[in-house]
Amino acid sequence: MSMVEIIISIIIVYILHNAISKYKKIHFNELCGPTPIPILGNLHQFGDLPHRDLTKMTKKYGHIMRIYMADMYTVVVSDPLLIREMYVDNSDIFTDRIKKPSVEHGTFYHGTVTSSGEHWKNNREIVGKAMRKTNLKHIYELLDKQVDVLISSMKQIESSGKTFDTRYYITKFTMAAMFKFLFNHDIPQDEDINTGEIQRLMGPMSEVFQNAGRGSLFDVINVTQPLYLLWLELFDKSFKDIMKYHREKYNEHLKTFDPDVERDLLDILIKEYGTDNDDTILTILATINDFFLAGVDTSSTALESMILMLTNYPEIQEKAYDEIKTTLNGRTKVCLSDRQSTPYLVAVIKETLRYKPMSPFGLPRSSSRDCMIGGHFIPKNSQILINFQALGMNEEYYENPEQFDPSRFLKVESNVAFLPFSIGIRSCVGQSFAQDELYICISNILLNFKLNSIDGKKIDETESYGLTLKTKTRFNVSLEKRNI
Ligand code: HEM
Repeated sequence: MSMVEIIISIIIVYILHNAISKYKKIHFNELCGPTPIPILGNLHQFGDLPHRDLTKMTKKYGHIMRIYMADMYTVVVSDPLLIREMYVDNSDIFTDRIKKPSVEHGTFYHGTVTSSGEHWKNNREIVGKAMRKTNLKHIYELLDKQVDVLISSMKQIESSGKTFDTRYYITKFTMAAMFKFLFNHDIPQDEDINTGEIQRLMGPMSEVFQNAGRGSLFDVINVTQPLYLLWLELFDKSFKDIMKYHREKYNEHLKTFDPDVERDLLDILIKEYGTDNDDTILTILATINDFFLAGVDTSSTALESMILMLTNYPEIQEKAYDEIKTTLNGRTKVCLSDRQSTPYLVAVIKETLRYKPMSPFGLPRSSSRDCMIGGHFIPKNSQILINFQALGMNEEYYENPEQFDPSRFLKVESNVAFLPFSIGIRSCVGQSFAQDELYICISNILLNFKLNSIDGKKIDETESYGLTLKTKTRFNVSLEKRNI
């Protein structure tokens, strides 16, 4: 046999083996899903907006289905009771993260977001405690200050007759809040986020986000995974730049570290983990990185979507404004304690999170052993994705889900399908930070300005696919000063 024949034979055997692994019946009650092809699995069936394609597929396969992302057996779920059954009732099986090169790369499963097992449990206890400890006063004060900076910039924009570049200023707001929370670092109001301190981190972070959002076929084909990891480790400069940045901050903190004074999350992590070996230092740096990756783009996407929806639905905006104005009764700033008196605004925030989910699939989990969920067999090492789009559009739980209608959240005490922060012991650790951030920011914007589209037309709501779902085109809005 010639070399060429040997190679062709190996390829044929590989393709056949790959096809058999996908077509063979794995269980009597296995999940239904679209027919896969060898190597690609179902990837060829998805267009630019895979979360929407999967939402359409629920009509055929239901709210729990199976797809193959190349070789990765993936369970896509959008039924809240099944999500609860997995993440709450069977949390011992569904708490770990998936293992693949793009997740391993850079931090080697250290920190909060990508870790599993004991490492995660220990880390989550530390960051959970830190969030609770700092939550009450510290977080509120830092958000309050950042809102002042944002509103002051908006006033300057309004009086100069310019329009408000939503993405620029909202990103600056959420980034500055995170810089303060993690590093006790104040970002000056006049800092240009395209050139200053924020850009040093945001530049490489955007690249990491873009690459992760696009995904790579090599990440989900079993035989290419080791090489892909090697490639990422050797050639991905962005992640190295991010970690270098965090390392600088860590070194600066060490010089002035006082265990009795907790200035920020980095201080708390240094105190809890110590500094004795490279592994703990990597855990600290990875945790800081996770908070930037999980806590900035999510909140800024949510705020951008709120500005978008309030501009496109002026009657909803007016109703929310009237409620704030009446509640404040002459005061000139909304505080977190006003939240209970502004149920309509809270409903607007919830409806935006339902109607325009921040992230298509949240953060993937994996199953640590074979199990049955809702009568369906789920094999060990499956990737688990919540399809937030399909969850928010699930007609069993939301009447007329295609309508943007905040009042739906006033009619019922709570809706079991409203899970933007996920559920169970591994749900979003920054949930109350995020809820405070969204409320305090959007309420004060509404109090100060009427938001109008710049040409009188509705702003295009189409999203582009990525780790978060921002609008395809950036948009500016025109600001009309309110009398307060
Ligand atoms: C609108 C804003 C936000 C949304 C919708 C959101 C949503 C989520 C979701 C769905 C998860 C995955 C949970 C799971 O695996 O089931 C998550 C995890 C996480 N979020 Fe958030 N998040 C937001 C803001 C934030 C903020 C502001 C922070 C930090 C202050 C944060 C920090 C984290 C971290 C560290 C994790 C990983 C938790 C773990 O693996 O244990 N998030 N978030």
